[in-house]
Amino acid sequence: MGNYAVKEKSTVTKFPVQGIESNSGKRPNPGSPNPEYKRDENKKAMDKELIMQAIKESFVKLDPRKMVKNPIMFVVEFGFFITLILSFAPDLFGSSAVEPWFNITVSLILLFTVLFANFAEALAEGRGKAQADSLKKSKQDIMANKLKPNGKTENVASLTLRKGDIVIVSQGEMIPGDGEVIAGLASVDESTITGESAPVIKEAGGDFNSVTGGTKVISDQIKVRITSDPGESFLDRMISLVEGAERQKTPNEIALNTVLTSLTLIFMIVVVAMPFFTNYLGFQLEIPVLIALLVCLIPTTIGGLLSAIGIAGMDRVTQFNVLAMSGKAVEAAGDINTIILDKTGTITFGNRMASDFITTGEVTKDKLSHWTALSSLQDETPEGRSVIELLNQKGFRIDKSAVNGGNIIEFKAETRMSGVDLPDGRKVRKGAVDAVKNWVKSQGGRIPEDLDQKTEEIAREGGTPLAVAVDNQIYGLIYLKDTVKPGMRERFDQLRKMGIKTVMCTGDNPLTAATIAKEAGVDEFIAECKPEDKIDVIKYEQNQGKLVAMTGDGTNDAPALAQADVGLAMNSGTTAAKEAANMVDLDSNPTKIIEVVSIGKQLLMTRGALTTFSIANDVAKYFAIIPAMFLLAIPEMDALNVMRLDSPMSAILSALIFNAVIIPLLIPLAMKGVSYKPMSSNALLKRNLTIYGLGGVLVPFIGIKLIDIAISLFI
Ligand SMILES: Nc1ncnc2c1ncn2[C@@H]1O[C@H](COP(=O)(O)OP(=O)(O)OP(=O)(O)O)[C@@H](O)[C@H]1O
Ligand SMILES: [K+]
Ligand SMILES: [Mg+2]
Repeated sequence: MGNYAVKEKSTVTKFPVQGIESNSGKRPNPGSPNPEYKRDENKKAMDKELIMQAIKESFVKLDPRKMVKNPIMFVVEFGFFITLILSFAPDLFGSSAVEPWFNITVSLILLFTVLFANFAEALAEGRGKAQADSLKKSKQDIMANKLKPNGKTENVASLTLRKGDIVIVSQGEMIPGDGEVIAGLASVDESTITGESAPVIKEAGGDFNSVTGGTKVISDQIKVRITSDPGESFLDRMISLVEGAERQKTPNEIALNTVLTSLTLIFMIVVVAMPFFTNYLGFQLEIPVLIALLVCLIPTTIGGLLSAIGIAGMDRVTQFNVLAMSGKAVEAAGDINTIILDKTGTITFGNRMASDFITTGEVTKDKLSHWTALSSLQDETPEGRSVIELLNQKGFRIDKSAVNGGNIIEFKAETRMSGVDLPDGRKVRKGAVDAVKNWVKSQGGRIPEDLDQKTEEIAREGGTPLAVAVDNQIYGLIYLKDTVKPGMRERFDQLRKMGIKTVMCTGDNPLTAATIAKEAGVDEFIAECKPEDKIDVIKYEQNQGKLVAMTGDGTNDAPALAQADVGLAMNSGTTAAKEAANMVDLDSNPTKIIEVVSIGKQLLMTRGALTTFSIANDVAKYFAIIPAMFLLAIPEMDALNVMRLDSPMSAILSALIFNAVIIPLLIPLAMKGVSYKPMSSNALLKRNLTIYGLGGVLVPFIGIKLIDIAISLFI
């Protein structure tokens, strides 16, 4: 396994891309305009319902037992209670000079501050709940035909099925649980899960045998071995994921929360200590004013929006038809340094088709065709089938009986060969050229002199050469053609701008790999890579302190998917792969990892940007509130009123009102995420500090001044 850097300039023959359908997700990209008017209508109705529900929830969440989970907002709620009491008993904590209307106003603003924060969280949770409800509907009362030991079937409720049970599912029936097809083949409608109405083929053996409970068989019949116990199915997991029932704060979120809570504690100590100093200096501070000061100082903006940002980030991934098993996985995606991609099917279309047969040495075309046919008659891979198709096209008469009684050698990524052992003892193989060469050499065979040159010609064009051999003789080559998906170069350019390295791992030979790597523009590639080599690549990168993402679908990808910091499994893949990964792409589009990374980055950036904004906001609030506080006690110190606010009372209320309304104003940003352009993290940091740091300082000056002008009209 070598590590080849891709050279910049290349002399690659590019294949024209002819009308091949991309297998990218059929859903619109997040944020892209929705062309369907009717769906927009529905969406509006749903949004209205979501908002009503969220308003209701905001009040439910006022329960102090729930509020404690958010210490910052809990402090605000506590402030609300105190000022509320003071509204009716102004002298409860000693004589007070402020009027009751001021206390009532402060307590109302504080109440709204908490409600706004609750609303943000409830709104973010709402979308997932709506989706969970529709998923739950597809779960109800499925009946299953369970196979009994005596060979008969009995009709049981799907809820009674356990791991290892075997069920028969026929045309028109729902698959009662997650499982693996152990016999038969069927087309399955998975739209309940994937939203994609085109049926998919599920068959026993191989990488397409996993089925999901709640999906529907639309033709034929399959025998399924159940792989999950009640309550632990994919659909169950999906429901609790989108519902947020299992939502746990991520390490990043916990860390930020700790910082914000500590900050709150420090401000509390400062504010509580203040009266002692001022008493000593001979003047008195009012309790509601101190509470107002405290609430303005503590980071309520980010405290109110933090969980909404996290939930919305997860939700964006879900809207994109990717199931993330945890918020941690989404965040990790945002910090990824290296992405491991495979070539076939990810960077190229993957419909590698035989396009030519090339003889080597003295072999005749017919001889090569004969052995090629034998090597592929029982090879059910797309490559194998395309070989037979090409032979048919070329008019070669295939004698199917020649392999009767033979022993099929299935293609394996480990051996990189497939073929048949004939009853007469002869062994027929086709496969990666180096693998076949080694195999032939190990039997004392000779390598034709023109083999390497002919192999190179194919590889230089980006094709995959397969050698065909019988026992100790090589007969020639099969030329498999594949095409790089359009737009790959732009995608890799974007990733490079984000500072992310792409590594293509392929089982193909170094020359083909180099050609495709250059054409697609990946940073590095590893050729002749066996599945277990991928783990080594991941570990190597991780040992250098990098976070690594990879995609995969096969059982042999499972260990690497588990090792990667972000493992994205294809829904079409095996159960093992899906269980090992921390994300599943329901559209089974491996290039989606790139979008997942963008969403993760956006989540981290949004959190950072709003934290910066929230803390920068404080500057303006100091200038409004602190002078006002002293002015209340010592009216002669008018020079303190730098913002030229109308009155001390109005200054305090303006700062508090700004502090409250900024939360709902920022909800759209928290939900949608800050706009994200691919660039280096340094450039990003600078950009965000300018926008959200500087903006965070300036905006409240303007906002508070405007609110003050409005208030001065009333008092
Ligand atoms: N049906 C087949 N019979 C024999 N050899 C095959 C067959 N399919 C592929 N090969 C050979 O085995 C190699 C490895 O195949 P494998 O599918 O593991 O990786 P790959 O598709 O080339 O790379 P990637 O990891 O990018 O998908 C191929 O490059 C090819 O040379
Ligand atoms: K605040
Ligand atoms: Mg492959």
